[in-house]
Amino acid sequence: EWGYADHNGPEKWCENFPIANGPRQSPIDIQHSGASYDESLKPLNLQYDPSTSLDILNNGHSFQVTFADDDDSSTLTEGPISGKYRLKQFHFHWGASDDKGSEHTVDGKCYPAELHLVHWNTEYPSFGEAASKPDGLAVVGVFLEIGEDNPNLQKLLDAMDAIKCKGTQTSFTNFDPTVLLPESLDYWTYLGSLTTPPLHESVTWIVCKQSISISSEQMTKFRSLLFTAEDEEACCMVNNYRPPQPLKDREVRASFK
Ligand SMILES: Nc1nnc(SCC(=O)Nc2ccc(S(N)(=O)=O)cc2)s1
Ligand SMILES: [Zn+2]
Repeated sequence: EWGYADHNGPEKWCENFPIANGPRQSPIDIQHSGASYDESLKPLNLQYDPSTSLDILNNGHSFQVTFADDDDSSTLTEGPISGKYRLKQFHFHWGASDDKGSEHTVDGKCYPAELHLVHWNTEYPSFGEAASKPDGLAVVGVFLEIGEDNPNLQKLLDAMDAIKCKGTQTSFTNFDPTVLLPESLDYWTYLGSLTTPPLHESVTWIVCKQSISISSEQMTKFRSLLFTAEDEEACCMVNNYRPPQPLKDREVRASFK
């Protein structure tokens, strides 16, 4: 089973998922100078209904909060996309220390963590159907930077004791992911992929320029989660990030000057 260790990590994924070396893989290094301002890009329109949050789960790769997606209660519209995309889940990637952990980098700079809000195109009947289509998914990425304690993360942190091991989950209701967004929704956008297997090239990436804060103590709580199940030798859930992939024949557009 794929993971982030030497024997099953990002350098090995191409053995079972040859698309790993495809033309539109993610993440990438976003170079300020390489991005072109596109005045036709609209502001992001994120409308989330907290009553759609269902539970929080340790899936052995990250922890994720899953949302009810059987109606248009929590959606992403506008921005670089056409049509309407429904929020399915959000999750994070982070490092073993504060000097790494994000998947996207900006002019080579790594952040200690990165939030991904995963949405699927309602043109398709389900997430599973959309996940393999070139315009099937839209993921909003938000960088986390070490700073003040972020009170908006506290509900997530308090739930972590209940999802320490792979395969554990607990109810997580009435959570509004809007509180995790930065004040400015300026963004970069490019066509890419899932950053974990199956690495489908189905993602319109929308990466926010502005980060949100997390304290070192709060980061330590993320690092207390385990990749492993209760009956396995404990392995801390850290460094669950894929490094930047070749840009190849792609452009990165900026919604801001
Ligand atoms: N038919 C299918 N159902 N589910 C899948 S893959 C499940 C899934 O949500 N994968 C996923 C992997 C990576 C990302 S990420 N890190 O946001 O690019 C988001 C989502 S394919
Ligand atoms: Zn992710």
